[in-house]
Amino acid sequence: MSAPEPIIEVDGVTTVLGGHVIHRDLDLTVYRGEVVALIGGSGSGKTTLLRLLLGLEVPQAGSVKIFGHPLGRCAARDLERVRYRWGVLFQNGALFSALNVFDNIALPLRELKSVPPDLVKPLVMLKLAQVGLKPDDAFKRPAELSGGMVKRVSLARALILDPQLLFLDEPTAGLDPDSAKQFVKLLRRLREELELTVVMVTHDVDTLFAVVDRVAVLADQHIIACGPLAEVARMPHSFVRNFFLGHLERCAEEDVKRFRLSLDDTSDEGGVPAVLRGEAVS
Ligand SMILES: Nc1ncnc2c1ncn2[C@@H]1O[C@H](COP(=O)(O)OP(=O)(O)OP(=O)(O)O)[C@@H](O)[C@H]1O
Repeated sequence: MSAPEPIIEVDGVTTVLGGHVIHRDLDLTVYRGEVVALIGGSGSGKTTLLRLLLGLEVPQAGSVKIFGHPLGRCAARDLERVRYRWGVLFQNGALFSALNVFDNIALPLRELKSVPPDLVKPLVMLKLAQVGLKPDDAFKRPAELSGGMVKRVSLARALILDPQLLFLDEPTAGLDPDSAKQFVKLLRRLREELELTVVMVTHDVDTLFAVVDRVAVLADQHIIACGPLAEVARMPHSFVRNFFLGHLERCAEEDVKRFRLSLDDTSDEGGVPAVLRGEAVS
């Protein structure tokens, strides 16, 4: 078997914001095809780490490489090219309220001018179906959408350029439990179909159980552990103990597998229309 390919390599990073050290000597590697969750207490520096991975912050020391390109040290054109290989789902969706769903999803395509104008419509409608929305939803404004629909539209926009890497900031925050469950099931399916590598910040234990391969714990200014749920959940660190309080029995590998199977057994994501399968994508 060939060695796993690193997609994200964070090496010895120190980040200082407003005179405060947020990260010190932080390392993290994410391999192709993995779903890695970043957990940590409030103010531990998760969002800042996400911003480093997106090239929106520059570390004071250390390096961040995505797809082998060192952010901050590659030419602007190279950085642009790397950026189009990832998609981002922001916590609040970050949809433009003046644009309808169609135009929100089409925005990256139109900005990049990477496809002929007559292909924009079929591609947008394909992504809309992929995230379980109906064709009619394309003409709604963000204000007319439920929280779950906003997440789906934002996900469609994040996927419109067919990225290999997806960043999710609190993907289920603000959703009711049922919508959160349906959204996580959608992520599970898309991750398989599109062979995505995913990094997500989450506080939601059920999301970890449903979809995550490894959990990275950010505490004391660095990643104190990154491993399978069953392993990380048993760490003696106070943040980890509190995070998994009441959930520890569910963390055994067999129980996680059973939980995932039970999700697969239930109907598709909230009765949404059948979606186009992987072979129609790309
Ligand atoms: N631009 C900035 N200037 C100064 N300090 C900042 C800046 N951005 C964030 N911080 C500080 O950095 C620390 C980490 O913030 P960050 O938002 O990354 O934490 P977080 O783990 O995402 O927190 P939460 O879970 O509450 O969203 C906090 O103490 C915050 O106040």
